[in-house]
Amino acid sequence: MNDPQDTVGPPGSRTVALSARGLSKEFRGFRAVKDVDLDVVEGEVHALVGPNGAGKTTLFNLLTGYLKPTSGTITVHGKDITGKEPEQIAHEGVARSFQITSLFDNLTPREHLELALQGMAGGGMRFWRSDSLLRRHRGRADELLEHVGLAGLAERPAGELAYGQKRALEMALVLALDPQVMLLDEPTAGMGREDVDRTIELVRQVAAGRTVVFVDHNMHVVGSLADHVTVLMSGEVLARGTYEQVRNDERVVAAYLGEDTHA
Ligand SMILES: Nc1ncnc2c1ncn2[C@@H]1O[C@H](COP(=O)(O)OP(=O)(O)OP(=O)(O)O)[C@@H](O)[C@H]1O
Repeated sequence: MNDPQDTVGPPGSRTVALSARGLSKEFRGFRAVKDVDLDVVEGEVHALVGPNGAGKTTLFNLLTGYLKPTSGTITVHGKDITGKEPEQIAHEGVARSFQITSLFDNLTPREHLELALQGMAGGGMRFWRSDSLLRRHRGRADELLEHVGLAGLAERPAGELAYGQKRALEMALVLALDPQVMLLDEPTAGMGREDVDRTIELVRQVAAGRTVVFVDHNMHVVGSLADHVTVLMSGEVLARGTYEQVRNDERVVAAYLGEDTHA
């Protein structure tokens, strides 16, 4: 948990949790991310938005070590993490949501969490299961399931969960890492309105005492959650500010013309 004394600081000051300077990524000569500067303030919810192909996923992968930048630097609480592996970045307190594709259909939500918690406790993820080792984590696993609304489905194979429930399990798996900075990749993608609203509420809850960065195409979600928004276009920062500021920015409106933003 963040100490409010640390996060607030003197009036006017801002503690930056995650920062990028001059960040670029080239794929065989094509610059998907171009000279991006980004400051995510400790304790805030920060949205990365932009039309299809704007570079959001690439930036997300750079920030979490899944891609190495062509140039530029990334810091976490002032510490340079440029070029580090995802596990090392997670060790610095930055973790991203897993994709549904990383869930095991035949394992239950509780087993997923027990394995993740066991991995955190040391020894890494194991491919064999020691029931006694895993049972040590049952209490915390069940708390996390309760937190994301899956308590009643703890023993159901993940393959039988509905889409929104799988996304909730992803969220619980990131929470298991107890990151200071949590990156969520399109947390409401593909959801109906009811699941979207439930997810907004869940992100609000998990954001208490943490810094959250998320990518989402749904402007209702962005407007409901984000303290600050960075708009990307063709790999560059087009605009930044509060949701109200960027949604009224002419360049942003022009960039989104013709896009379905589910507003
Ligand atoms: N591995 C890769 N090799 C070559 N080009 C890539 C690679 N990954 C992404 N790109 C290109 O980089 C650009 C940015 O892609 P990226 O997926 O980061 O955009 P995005 O904003 O996340 O888009 P979307 O909203 O559609 O997910 C696109 O033109 C894409 O085709």
